[in-house]
Amino acid sequence: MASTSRSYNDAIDKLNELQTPFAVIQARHQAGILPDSVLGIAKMRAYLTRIGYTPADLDRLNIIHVAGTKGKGSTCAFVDSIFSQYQQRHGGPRKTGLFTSPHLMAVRERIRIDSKPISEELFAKYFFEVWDRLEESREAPDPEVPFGSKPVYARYLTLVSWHAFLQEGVEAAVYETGIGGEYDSTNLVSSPVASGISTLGIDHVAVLGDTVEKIAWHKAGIMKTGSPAFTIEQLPGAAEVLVNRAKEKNVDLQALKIDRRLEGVKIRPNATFQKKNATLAIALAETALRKLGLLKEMPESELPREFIDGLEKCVFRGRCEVKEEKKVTWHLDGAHTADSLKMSSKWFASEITGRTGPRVMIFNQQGRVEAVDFLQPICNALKRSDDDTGKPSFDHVVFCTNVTYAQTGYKRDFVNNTIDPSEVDKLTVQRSFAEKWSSIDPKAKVVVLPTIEDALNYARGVAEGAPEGESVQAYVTGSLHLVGGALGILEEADAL
Ligand SMILES: Nc1ncnc2c1ncn2[C@@H]1O[C@H](COP(=O)(O)OP(=O)(O)OP(=O)(O)O)[C@@H](O)[C@H]1O
Ligand SMILES: [Mg+2]
Ligand SMILES: [Mg+2]
Repeated sequence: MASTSRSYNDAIDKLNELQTPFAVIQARHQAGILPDSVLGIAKMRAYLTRIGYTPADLDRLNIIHVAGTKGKGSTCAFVDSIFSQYQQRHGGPRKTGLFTSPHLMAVRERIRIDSKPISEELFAKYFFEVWDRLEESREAPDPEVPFGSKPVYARYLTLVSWHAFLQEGVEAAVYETGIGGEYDSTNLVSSPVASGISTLGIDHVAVLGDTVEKIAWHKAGIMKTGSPAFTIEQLPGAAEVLVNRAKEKNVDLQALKIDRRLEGVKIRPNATFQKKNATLAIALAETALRKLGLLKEMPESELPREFIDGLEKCVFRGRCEVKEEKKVTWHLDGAHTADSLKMSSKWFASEITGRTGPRVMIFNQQGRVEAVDFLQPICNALKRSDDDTGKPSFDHVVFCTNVTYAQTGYKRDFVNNTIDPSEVDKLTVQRSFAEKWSSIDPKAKVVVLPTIEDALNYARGVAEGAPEGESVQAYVTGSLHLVGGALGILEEADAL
């Protein structure tokens, strides 16, 4: 039955119903059932047919496809920003699309047109058009995909993005994979303009495997015969898998060293990992712009002005972001894997060198018990220098949930049915983080609070008590949902 009320909020409510509930995930896990793999791609193809497109239609979008454990979103944002410079100066690409995940404040941030989140109105329109087509279509009969059925959350959004971009006449689109590559919902694209594989590491082990080699196999699945592929320096085991899979597919894979032309280009943060992301983005953007006839010569000695401005002006919210408030300097970074948290905490440590105010960390990582092991490296990165020995790494450490507001709970765009609600209520994971922190940094004041809003208020409270002229150095990390919620509250924004 077609639904009647069709606002943006209605779309988000419907979308949230497409999340796999925690109880189902748990039952599957206990039965040893792995998430959709090959079958998942076949199902996506059926859904694509039912919404009225063939994989060949996707080629009209001139897709740059990016996989990787870390740096996917940043790489995609750089490419998009370079495109935007060409668009402003040369009128092309005519329209650009950017599909990323997860979102910070609003689901619609995942689908950007000309770098801006798609409007609520357009999101709702395309969301429900996809919905109706899936309800009504009798194409692509498949016993695994009953007529009228819908794919899960991230897969559904992929369909909405394709529909939106094709309807809006997007000429160049950048796609970030959700999980993995080979079986990711975005992997229906058969002739990308280029594929890019960013830094590989360990994450999503339940789906992708527990070694970097197994993970590399999945990510390499986005390389396509006939399309060039690029990667950056990787761990040897991962690099080998990429090279072998490229050979199998007869793909020209280039492993890029950090681009020397980046010297003097002010990318943020000025860190090796970000230079790798930028290097990858340069190669991907170059390939696309050449294909579109917008770039003829690419000097070897320096980057074109458009590339430099694109890289320097790129804004990727919630990653290594600093916000000054009267008595609090907020450092927000959505890192949420072991490796990226190491990078992130070093970044925070370097940002606050020489600053004296109280240090406050606000951390969460919902539903991942293994995250307790991420805490020690953060604590190490913030160890005091010799003159300050005896002081804790952080004066205050707050563990909170990802629930946005103290009074009204989750913002609709953050409702998460895939985690155990009772764990959130009981603050189970936060309590175990707190216990761990107290053992590794015994002088820190450790607190557990129920919402993001409470955590921010706590840091502001510490600032109130700080001596004249000192401001709190606050570090918000561990989860992009936490960082997004925090930014939304700090800016009273609805989308970023
Ligand atoms: N190349 C990299 N290597 C290691 N860490 C990185 C790299 N790029 C970014 N990071 C860290 O990871 C965080 C997330 O970056 P980004 O959003 O680009 O990654 P992603 O691959 O899109 O991650 P997600 O799994 O959340 O979609 C950044 O804030 C930064 O701390
Ligand atoms: Mg990820
Ligand atoms: Mg991402």
